[in-house]
Amino acid sequence: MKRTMSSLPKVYVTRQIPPAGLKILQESGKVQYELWDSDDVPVPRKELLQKVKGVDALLCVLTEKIDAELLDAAGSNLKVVSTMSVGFDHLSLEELKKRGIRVGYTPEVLTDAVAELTVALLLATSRRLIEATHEAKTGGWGTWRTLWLCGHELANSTVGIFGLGRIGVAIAERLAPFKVKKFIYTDVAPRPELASLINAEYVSMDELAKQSDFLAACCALTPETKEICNKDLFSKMKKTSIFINTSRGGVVHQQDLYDALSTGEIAGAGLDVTVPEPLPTDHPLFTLKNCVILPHIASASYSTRNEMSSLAANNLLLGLRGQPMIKELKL
Ligand SMILES: O=C(O)[C@H](O)CO
Repeated sequence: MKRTMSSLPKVYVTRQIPPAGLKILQESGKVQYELWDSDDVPVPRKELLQKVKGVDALLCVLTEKIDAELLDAAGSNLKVVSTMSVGFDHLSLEELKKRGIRVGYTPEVLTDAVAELTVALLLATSRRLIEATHEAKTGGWGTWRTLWLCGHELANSTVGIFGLGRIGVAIAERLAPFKVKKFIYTDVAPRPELASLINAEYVSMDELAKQSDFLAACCALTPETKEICNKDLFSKMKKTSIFINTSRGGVVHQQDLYDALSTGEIAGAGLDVTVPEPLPTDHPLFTLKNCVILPHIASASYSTRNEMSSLAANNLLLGLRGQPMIKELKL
């Protein structure tokens, strides 16, 4: 039986996502969708709570909190939530599970982009690139000086990865040609298959802090990792070490990081993620020369964002058809 447009499953898309994903939804002919038609402003919560009423599926991004309130507002038709992100800390998994709602997400397609940006951020921080361009532009560039704008180099260094997954491996693979001496990592348990790809040694959190010249947080934000990068960790790090975070701002205790950076307990930090986002422009972290802050752009390449958008759309369509998604969270 041919279905009329109005009998097709209803989808709400919470953002103007990259065109590849919208094309998939459109051309499927299997759904009718409504879209919050802006990429610059997230859909206001009140509007979102209205728009989700009665929908069969939701395609969201990481700025939308998918919690009990929202799921109640959506009602019992909602069968699928597909997020255009690898991170899922904005989703209340327990509430979704309770309601039997299936969840799609977008791992792997962004691994290369995130790893690439992490390396860029690490180098920008350790070799003080932002300070350097500022000095060059604003008259600070006097004569060539012997110790001016010196930083820390990767050659012969120990790189520590906190939370070894696909992204941590991809970062280490990119850093290895810089003549890193040793990779170490910590996680809830050793991950020998992944570690063997980059010849990384499993160490305790304490050892990770003590040995790392560069420490990259690559873990998911969970109740266990919330603010785990705090004064306890920073106080054990070397004064010369660089801390990098491209995972979630919530894994860092920001006041402790500010204290560690401003007192010289560690040499520098590069952050692609903060709490909140956007970080207010008058936040103390912005006053520090040794802190490089990016506006959550690790996966922001045209090709990756389109792949994420396509994967989110395909996950949603498969979920609605009752088929296995390409990337589905096991709840
Ligand atoms: O979770 C994610 O997907 C990233 O933080 C944004 O791409």
